[in-house]
Amino acid sequence: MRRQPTVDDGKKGWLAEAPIAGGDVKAWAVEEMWCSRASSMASGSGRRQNGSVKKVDDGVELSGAHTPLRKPSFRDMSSKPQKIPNSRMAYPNPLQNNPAYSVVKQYFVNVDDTVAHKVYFESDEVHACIVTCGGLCPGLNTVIREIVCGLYDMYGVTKVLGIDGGYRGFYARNTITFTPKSVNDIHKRGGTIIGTSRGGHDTLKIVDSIQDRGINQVYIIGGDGTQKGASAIFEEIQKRGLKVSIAGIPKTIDNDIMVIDKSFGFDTAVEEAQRAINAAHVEAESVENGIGVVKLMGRYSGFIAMYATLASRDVDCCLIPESPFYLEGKGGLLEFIERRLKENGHMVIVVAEGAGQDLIAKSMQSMDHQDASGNKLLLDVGLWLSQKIKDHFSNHKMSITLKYIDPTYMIRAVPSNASDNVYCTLLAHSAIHGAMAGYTGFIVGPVNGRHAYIPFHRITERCKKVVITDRMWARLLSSTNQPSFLSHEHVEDAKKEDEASHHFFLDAANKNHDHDEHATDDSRIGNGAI
Ligand SMILES: Nc1ncnc2c1ncn2[C@@H]1O[C@H](COP(=O)(O)OP(=O)(O)O)[C@@H](O)[C@H]1O
Ligand SMILES: O=P(O)(O)OC[C@H]1O[C@](O)(COP(=O)(O)O)[C@@H](O)[C@@H]1O
Ligand SMILES: [Mg+2]
Repeated sequence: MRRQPTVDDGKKGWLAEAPIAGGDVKAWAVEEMWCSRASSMASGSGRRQNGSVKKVDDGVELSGAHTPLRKPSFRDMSSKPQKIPNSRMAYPNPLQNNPAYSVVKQYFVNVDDTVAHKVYFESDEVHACIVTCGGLCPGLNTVIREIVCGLYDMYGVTKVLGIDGGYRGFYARNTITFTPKSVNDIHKRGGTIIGTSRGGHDTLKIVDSIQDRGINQVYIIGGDGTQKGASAIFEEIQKRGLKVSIAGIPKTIDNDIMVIDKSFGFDTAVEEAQRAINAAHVEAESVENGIGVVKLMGRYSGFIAMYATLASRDVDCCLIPESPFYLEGKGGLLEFIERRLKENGHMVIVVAEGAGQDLIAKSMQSMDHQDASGNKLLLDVGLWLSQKIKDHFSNHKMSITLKYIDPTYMIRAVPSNASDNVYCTLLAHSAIHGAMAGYTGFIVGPVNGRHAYIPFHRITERCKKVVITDRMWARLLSSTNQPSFLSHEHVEDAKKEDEASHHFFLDAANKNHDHDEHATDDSRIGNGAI
């Protein structure tokens, strides 16, 4: 049996990058070609900016010349894609006849690296379903649309179902039949046309439903919780020996999913947040001692608040969950507000919803409550902070006008912007090509700019956080001139946390590498069944 080319043949990495054309790992470069083609189409330019597609990539060049490499490179992550057991790529790949995948000379892609000749599923036998779980996020409908249209248009698949209302929809709700026509306009709407939910994950019932309905491709769109659920479904599918591909598309408005560069909807959220910050600024600067407080989403990770602050330049102080702060005394927030009002006559504070939860819990002696998925329910930091500021200035007989704006659900409910739409399309296509090729148990996403297939456990083990000892947060501090609030111990802890996160990947990579050393050729990728 011919050994299937492994990622080690071209570059070390996980899964070779998403084989856009479906199938052979040699097709990894084509995803890059398609990325650049899609984005150049979106920008109106006819060709790639960076010249040729490189065969070996450690991801370094994409992290910027002076930025230390924080993210694990492909070299750090030697893990293997899974394939449906005993899979044989037996069927001709319909993409071979698709003009979008013909080789265009200007992209410098070798013909051998383009469309795989065979795929795992025959178009007629595919019965796909799509489910969305967890909180809303701009772009959900775009991903749904592109999965449906991609399956129809690229692979000639005509059986695609929507599962109504999240995981519990598999066993407790109806399904919706999708066609390209029925999803044609949905990307212009916020939310998800198939609904979503928290809780209700019952692995056995879900897999029973998949089996009973004869579904063989499951596209699961959701955040960290959803992907843990997807992983459990995948395990059960393996246990039952079903020939079903489970593909995850990571969703999180908070951008807190590990490993991938950025989650869809995040750009849109940062953009939409500008409207609220602008309003807070207008209100604040129109009155004497005006203070605008804007709450943004970010349960454990303050990415939206950080990027929205950096983008706006009207923000005087940004508070995020990763960076503890305090109110009273020297170097505290209240002292800073007083100083800023004296200097400028107004100020704007952006606060991520997960910031200061320990302070609020202490002052309110609140109980821990959880949502249906087991996520901690947060106390309203915006309301709490606004009241604390009002009380402070009233005690100090200083008159202020404070306006509190909570745009969180308005931001989450908008349709995705143009760049997120293109990104959602790439994610959807990547998922489709992976599933058609017989990969399973993976999520899709760009890692250092290259679209990759990532095993579930890689992204569910940790949550991505703002690194407060890193440059981006330093840039924010220098743009707002806010106090850092941090003690020496805080900084040391943050450094340790960052190191731990970095080592997490290296350790995992070493373990996988040892394992690979002993692996047989057949077990390397997809059981070597080509
Ligand atoms: N550890 C887990 N194992 C299995 N299913 C889970 C797990 N955590 C969450 N889920 C399920 O995933 C879905 C969404 O999870 P949730 O945490 O609400 O949102 P998100 O996926 O956006 O993080 C819910 O249906 C929930 O029951
Ligand atoms: O009110 P809900 O639906 O629980 O949503 C609130 C949560 O949803 C989020 O927007 C996203 O969380 P998930 O990614 O876990 O869905 C959080 O920022 C926020 O805390
Ligand atoms: Mg979550």
